[in-house]
Amino acid sequence: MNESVWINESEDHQTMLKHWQEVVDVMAEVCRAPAGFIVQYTDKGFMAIVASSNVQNPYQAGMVIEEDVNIFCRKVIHSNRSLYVPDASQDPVWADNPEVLDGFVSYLGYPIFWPNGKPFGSICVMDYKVTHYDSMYRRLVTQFRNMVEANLALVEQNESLREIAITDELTGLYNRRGFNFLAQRQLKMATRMHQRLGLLYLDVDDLKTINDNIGHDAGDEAIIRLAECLSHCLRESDTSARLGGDEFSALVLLGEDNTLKPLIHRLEDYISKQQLSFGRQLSVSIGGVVVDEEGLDVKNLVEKADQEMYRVKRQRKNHVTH
Ligand SMILES: Nc1nc2c(ncn2[C@@H]2O[C@H](COP(=O)(O)OP(=O)(O)OP(=O)(O)O)[C@@H](O)[C@H]2O)c(=O)[nH]1
Repeated sequence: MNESVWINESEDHQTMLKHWQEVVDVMAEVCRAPAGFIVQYTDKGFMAIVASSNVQNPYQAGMVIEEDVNIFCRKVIHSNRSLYVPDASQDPVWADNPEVLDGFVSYLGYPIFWPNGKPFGSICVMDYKVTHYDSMYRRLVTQFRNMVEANLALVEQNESLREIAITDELTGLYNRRGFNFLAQRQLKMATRMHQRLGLLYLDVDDLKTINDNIGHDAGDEAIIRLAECLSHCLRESDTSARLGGDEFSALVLLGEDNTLKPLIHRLEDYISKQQLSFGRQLSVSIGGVVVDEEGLDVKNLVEKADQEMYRVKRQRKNHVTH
């Protein structure tokens, strides 16, 4: 979970935000408060992620307040502690608080934390009149806070499960499932932006021999090293993956000349310098196809690049044996 991103920016969280809206509306109603909020804090400041929908609430969801503005929630988030101000007019500390200048007098708020303990933001109610909340109100807001934190834990869990589902454990690159999904998305975007792409297919040479003669760990080392070569030679915006076994693919943005040749040469050159710990040199066959207007299906492109790789491999093996 990227803690510097506003949580309402992701489509994935819309159901949870609807639930939070209910929570904030009920909380404001039970506390008979004209305004209730869930606020998120990032390096961009404070955002009212959810604002209670009562008509007396002057602040709307989505509003961002800068870091140095003396709002009540700032105090809660920076001190990591709850705050109850029954009557702000009695404390000069709040004299420049824009909420007080807008007529608010009372505030009750609790900090909300991410599962890793870092501050997420706060949950609060505000009133135009002096309040006398007893312990029941505080318990109620605390329970709502706990519920929001439980939701955040689920969000994190879902995101890490999704990450695991699309990642190859051995190399840390995308797996086939991740590649099919992300490369298809990249293809669509490139068409819209009139960018030219190419797809590479790479296969380690003689991995079976390495496994059989030196051992499975040696084979793993060759696979990991090829993944490192891809990460080194490709741009961050390119999508590379281990499709399975010793087979890799990458969808890459083409240079001005619209060919894959310079990249394939760069990769071959870099790979040929990779000495493996068991005294062998890494050897990889690479095939590539340039994406044309019709070739917008990832599986189809992978198949074509695989055939091209196979042709290259045969040529290399013939070259070695003759
Ligand atoms: N060490 C290791 N081996 C794997 C892994 N996944 C698949 N393999 C092995 O990699 C080998 C791939 O063999 P092939 O692609 O058929 O052939 P090759 O020996 O690489 O020969 P060429 O591709 O013709 O150069 C098989 O023996 C698989 O069992 C893995 O994660 N680790």
